[in-house]
Amino acid sequence: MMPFKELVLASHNAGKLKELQAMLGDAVRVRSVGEFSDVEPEETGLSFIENAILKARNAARVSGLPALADDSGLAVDHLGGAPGIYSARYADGQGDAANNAKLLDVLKDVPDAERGAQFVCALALVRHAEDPLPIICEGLWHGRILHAPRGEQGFGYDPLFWVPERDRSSAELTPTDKNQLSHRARAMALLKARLGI
Ligand SMILES: O=P(O)(O)OP(=O)(O)OP(=O)(O)OC[C@H]1O[C@@H](n2cnc3c(O)ncnc32)[C@H](O)[C@@H]1O
Ligand SMILES: [Mg+2]
Repeated sequence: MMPFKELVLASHNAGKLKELQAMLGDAVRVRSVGEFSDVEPEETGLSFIENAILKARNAARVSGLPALADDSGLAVDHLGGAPGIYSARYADGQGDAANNAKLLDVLKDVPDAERGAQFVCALALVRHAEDPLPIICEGLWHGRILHAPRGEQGFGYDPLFWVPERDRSSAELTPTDKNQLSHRARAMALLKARLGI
């Protein structure tokens, strides 16, 4: 059974919020941290998990509600796991299009066989801002980086992420399909099982 009726989602990313909301369904009343504060906490952790906890604590503090945060990113094999936790800031904060352009440029001479990558998602749930035992769930999604963007759905690096099990880019998947396959979907399935919802 869900241990609480209301939950704040600790993300300022509209794409993520939409996906998390769809995955949670009506198990719980969901609010967004943007209703309480526009200030985004600095993501100073060295891991997805630390950053997810940091964002969840911040959202719980400003809202007074239990909070769920998602820290995610793209880990490219050829780049030793970069951009990883720095995925959102890869092109120095210039946004998704610049991040994607930089990634394509960095990988321009890298052959298909060496373009393996995974999306990573860490979810952190805190019951209150000082919760000493956050619930952490992780998910990975394996794929390959394309040579040019494909598709209009999703957000972020989706147009560059080839999904072998569907023979399409992540941005060519329907939202329903992405929400069953993705790193976020896998982490959320674990979280739901953990919460018994
Ligand atoms: O921190 P919040 O406020 O949640 O929003 P954010 O966009 O800054 O989120 P992160 O710090 O977790 O950075 C995630 C990065 O990884 C990318 N990313 C994460 N999940 C993705 C997905 O499902 N599809 C495409 N890109 C994704 C996203 O575009 C960002 O560049
Ligand atoms: Mg962020």
